[in-house]
Amino acid sequence: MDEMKIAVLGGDGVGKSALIVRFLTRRFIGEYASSTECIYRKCVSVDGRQINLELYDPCSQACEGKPVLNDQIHWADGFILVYDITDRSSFRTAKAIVHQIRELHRGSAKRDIDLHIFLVGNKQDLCHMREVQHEEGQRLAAEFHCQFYELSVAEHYQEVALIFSKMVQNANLNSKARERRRRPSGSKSMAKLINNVFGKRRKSV
Ligand SMILES: Nc1nc2c(ncn2[C@@H]2O[C@H](COP(=O)(O)OP(=O)(O)OP(=O)(O)O)[C@@H](O)[C@H]2O)c(=O)[nH]1
Repeated sequence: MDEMKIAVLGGDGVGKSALIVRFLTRRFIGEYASSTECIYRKCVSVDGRQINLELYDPCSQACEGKPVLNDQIHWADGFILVYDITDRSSFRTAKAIVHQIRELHRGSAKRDIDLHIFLVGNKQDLCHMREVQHEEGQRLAAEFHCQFYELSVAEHYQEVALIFSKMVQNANLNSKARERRRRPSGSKSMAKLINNVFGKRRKSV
């Protein structure tokens, strides 16, 4: 795998842009323009392999040519679904999106193992205003077979970086496993070849 496309999705104002910008620049910037959608690119090295990441940050405001969620879902190899722990409606939105992702991928070429979905509860620094309990996030993630993280993009750079590197690592491991499944090992294919040649010859003698 040389490239991976990650869509960062979720309700309005949950911190999608903040998460991406934090990962790319290590900085937390208070306000972000949300009237345009963006694809950011970054090259990362994972287990000695160079991977081109494309990170999709949707525009939440009504903007011209705004792609529908289905298009975003088909485009991406991995999803980071963000909700705001101080906003229950954003949790419901995340749940609806993860449900839609699973539905759209049911029976599609991308099998479950190839689908990477991380659920992220953001704004942990505002836990005095918490509306969504940590356990609720865990339960939702378990229900939809996602990985779960709760963090504050504002305060936790390391956790933000970990999320992206985990996702790329998982994808890398899966693609290696797929390659192994596709390509039989050298000794097996050699044995098959010898068997074909000598086995047939023995029969004809
Ligand atoms: N306290 C706190 N505020 C945060 C955190 N992350 C983001 N924010 C704030 O939440 C607001 C929305 O952040 P954005 O990154 O624009 O969120 P978004 O999901 O991209 O927003 P839209 O594109 O408008 O849907 C901004 O005021 C951010 O400063 C966090 O971890 N803690």
